[in-house]
Amino acid sequence: MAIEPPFLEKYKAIFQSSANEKEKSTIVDVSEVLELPLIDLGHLNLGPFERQKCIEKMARAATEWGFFQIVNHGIPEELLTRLKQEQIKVFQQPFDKKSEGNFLNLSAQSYRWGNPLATSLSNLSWSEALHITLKDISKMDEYNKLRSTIEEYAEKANVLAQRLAEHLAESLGIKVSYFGDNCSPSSSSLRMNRYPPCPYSSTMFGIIPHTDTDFLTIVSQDHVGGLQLERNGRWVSVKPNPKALVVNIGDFYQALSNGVYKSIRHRVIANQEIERYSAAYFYCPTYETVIESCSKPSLYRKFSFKEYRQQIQKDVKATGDKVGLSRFLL
Ligand SMILES: O=C(O)CCC(=O)C(=O)O
Ligand SMILES: [Fe+2]
Repeated sequence: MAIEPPFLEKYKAIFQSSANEKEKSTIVDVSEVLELPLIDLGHLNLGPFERQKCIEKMARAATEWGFFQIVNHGIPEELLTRLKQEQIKVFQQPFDKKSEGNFLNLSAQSYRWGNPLATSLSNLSWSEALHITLKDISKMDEYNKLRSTIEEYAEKANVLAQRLAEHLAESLGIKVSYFGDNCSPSSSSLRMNRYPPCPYSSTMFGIIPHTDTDFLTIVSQDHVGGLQLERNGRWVSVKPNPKALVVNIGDFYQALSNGVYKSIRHRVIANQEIERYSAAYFYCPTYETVIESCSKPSLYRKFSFKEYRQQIQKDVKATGDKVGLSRFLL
């Protein structure tokens, strides 16, 4: 049975429309490949001077890039390999099973593919994903190896995300307990992405340009590459480093830091021949948490995660895309 989602059938009208021939070339190939600033978290344990230097480097990357990569992060390589293996196994299941509604006993929206609201190539994502809100994990079959691997990973990713968020907060005067008070392992989510080869075009989005709705995201990716980010008004490709984890600032940290840390638009370009896997851990607060700038005058009015999510849902319905933080500008 076929594992691939029926992209070409479902989005036939979009692919056939001749106007899109022009549009096809608007998703330009980006030739500039950059390495993200590399932060060795091992330096946090080399004494106060090295620790300070490491934290400053992280804060600078969050300010100037909104992105960095980390090594010596405390998540065992063996666990990352196991997560990838389980991820491959789950996506290799027949499409009919994955799209059945209660796949793995998770909610109907957990398995996603393409973009149900796509109207043109520019808002169509050539990928499938399993987006798991971690409070739902207990619904999965207890003896499922995917579940136990995700549980193990989520626990470690939560510790790492909190550590990173707290280090980044040091220079901003945010209370040390802020993240521990407002985020818990079950308020975050894990999105496992699979980007199937895209025979249609060499310049198709795997994920359309977006910012992340969270404080920060930890991404583990393989060697294939395709992640791009906006830097100084241009799109640049990120050189993949399977030995490191990618960290990016999300909308909530941009709001909390009053615009000091940047939630940068990023996207993934599909590959014509090779499939790609990534897993994104979104470090989020509980829905009731109110996010307010840490300094004055505030760029953004305060909002709760719940309110932010509702606004996104409204905007996605109306425009096919989230508007995001600019909705909350003062
Ligand atoms: O696949 C990647 O490298 C990035 C994924 C991503 O941006 C997301 O899931 O929000
Ligand atoms: Fe993202």
